[in-house]
Amino acid sequence: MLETHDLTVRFGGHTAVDAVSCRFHTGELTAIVGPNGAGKTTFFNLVSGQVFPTSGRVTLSGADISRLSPAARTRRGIGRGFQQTNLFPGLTVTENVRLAVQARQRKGGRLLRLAQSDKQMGRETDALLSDVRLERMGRRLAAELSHGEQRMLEVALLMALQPSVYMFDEPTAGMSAEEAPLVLGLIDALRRDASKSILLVEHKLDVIRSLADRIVVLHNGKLVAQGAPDEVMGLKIVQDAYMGQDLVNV
Ligand SMILES: Nc1ncnc2c1ncn2[C@@H]1O[C@H](COP(=O)(O)OP(=O)(O)OP(=O)(O)O)[C@@H](O)[C@H]1O
Repeated sequence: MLETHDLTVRFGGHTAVDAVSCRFHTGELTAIVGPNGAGKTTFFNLVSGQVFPTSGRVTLSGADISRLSPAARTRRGIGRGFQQTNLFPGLTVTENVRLAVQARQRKGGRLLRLAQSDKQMGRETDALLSDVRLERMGRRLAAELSHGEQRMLEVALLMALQPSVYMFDEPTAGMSAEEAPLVLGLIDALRRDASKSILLVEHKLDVIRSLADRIVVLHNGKLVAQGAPDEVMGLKIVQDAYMGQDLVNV
């Protein structure tokens, strides 16, 4: 289980995340919501290691990971999606996925050649490509894919690492109307895996409503509410934050 304990970070005089204590259980998708500037991205950065806390802790299965690098946290099972820097644009789609499969297996060394020689790795790569509907794009360079296809490839790379915690930051941003349901379907499938915990930062209410088992509300860096979607959606602070979106009837 992932937990934060009084997690706090200050930038100069500004407290971006303020004493947030929260548990993220396996088998649950938790949506982190709040108005612009509430601290959602900073909270994600604290969990995945891009930012270190001023005080407080992040623990995974009881172990303090607050001072580990992002790479070390990835090895422990924290998988954060949608950082396009994860892609190798000059390699093919298949090569990208194979490298991720291999990275998990930590064989090291001449990664690509080893990966290509391994039938089992090939099968796993094919399965992942099929999961993200890129099976016909395997020979294309990652750089040649559309924005939405690149994001699907990033999901495949993330899945290849088999994290215990998946973190998605606005996963459908910039996707076409045809592409968005694909990535949401994938997240929904991951959500059904009882051994995984999923954290989702999302502004779109329809996405939150269709995927979230639990909602955590941040406001001015503080955790101001948490609970089941039906309870939390009715709170005034959430109504105010999402003014203009149809909260009552969703
Ligand atoms: N590196 C930084 N240095 C200084 N201030 C920062 C830094 N990172 C974030 N902040 C500030 O912390 C606050 C929280 O920002 P954050 O991006 O986490 O909010 P958010 O909820 O993700 O907002 P949005 O929904 O607009 O993405 C903001 O006031 C922001 O300006």
